Amino acid sequence: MKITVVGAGAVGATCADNIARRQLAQEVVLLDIKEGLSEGKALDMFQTATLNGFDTKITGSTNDYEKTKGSEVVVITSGIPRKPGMTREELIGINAGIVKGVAENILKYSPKAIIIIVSNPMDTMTYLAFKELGLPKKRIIGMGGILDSARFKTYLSMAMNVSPNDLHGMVIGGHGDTTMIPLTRLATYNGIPVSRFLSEEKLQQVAADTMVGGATLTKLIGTSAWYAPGAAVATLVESIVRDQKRIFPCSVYLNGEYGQKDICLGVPVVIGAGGWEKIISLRLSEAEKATFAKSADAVRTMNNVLSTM
Ligand SMILES: NC(=O)C1=CN([C@@H]2O[C@H](COP(=O)(O)OP(=O)(O)OC[C@H]3O[C@@H](n4cnc5c(N)ncnc54)[C@H](O)[C@@H]3O)[C@@H](O)[C@H]2O)C=CC1
Ligand SMILES: O=C([O-])CC(=O)C(=O)O
Repeated sequence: MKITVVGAGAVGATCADNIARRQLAQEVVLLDIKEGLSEGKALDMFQTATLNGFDTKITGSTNDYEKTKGSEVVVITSGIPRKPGMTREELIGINAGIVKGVAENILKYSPKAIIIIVSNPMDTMTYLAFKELGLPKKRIIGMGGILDSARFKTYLSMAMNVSPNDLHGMVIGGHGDTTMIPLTRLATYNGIPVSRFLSEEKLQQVAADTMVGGATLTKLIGTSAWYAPGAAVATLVESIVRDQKRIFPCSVYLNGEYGQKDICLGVPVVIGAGGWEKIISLRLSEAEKATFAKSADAVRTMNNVLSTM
């Protein structure tokens, strides 16, 4: 198993590190456009092999796609991150060109790869990759909902003062400050609805904190987050590599599901060796359906920007 991570910045390097520690591949290739960056980070990371107990080889590459040849999974994190006060959507002007160019190069050397898109605005970048590459839809997966759900469970655990590992909950819809939908109604504490433990007001606060989770970190750090994003990508990669058939909300191409067509948006999917294998249809309330439709409208507006570029 060979896995390529494009972009050796904060998210890409953390993702490669998590993949190596979990021994998900024989080789991880880290590629970046910046001279020496990926070689340096790959070597530094490989020097943790005897310390962290893995033997995955980590190779760096300055824009040499030959080294990525035959990758089975490719993660695209290349592009600029937002700064405090910005939205993810404002990154489209620069990141669309980067994602398009990278995805085309990847396809030349790894035509059978499952491609995971991380670069923001993620839902629109996933749509762009799907349209440009012409690959089967199940091999293009946008990562956002896993991270947002992890944040949702963290905020829930802080509000309830319980272990996040006993909490279940999902965030669907777009990966944007105003487009994500934390499904508070369906969240549980080991199967018991969290509404038994938190007031509606507290639950709404948890949902609001989750939605601006990325913006909160960007304000604190000065650039966007990487620990949870890198771990979230590795968890998605693990379900593919180990064919675990786990359910995660991911941005995938919808063709009528959830009442939407010709859009990539976050819905629960089964993740296995084939990529996203099946969309799980949730029984949403009328209010949740309306919020999902609104989220889709906002993402579609961003997608339409692509044709003006
Ligand atoms: N979907 C999600 O849940 C998340 C998405 N993101 C997004 O991921 C992206 C990366 O974030 P960071 O790693 O923090 O940024 P970063 O600036 O630390 O790293 C980005 C890297 O991409 C490289 N790069 C730029 N153009 C390239 C090209 N054409 N080919 C190869 N490499 C290229 C840069 O040299 C840089 O090293 C951003 O767009 C950010 O918004 C970040 C966190 C979560
Ligand atoms: O907030 C950002 O811009 C980066 C990101 O997508 C996240 O951390 O959720």
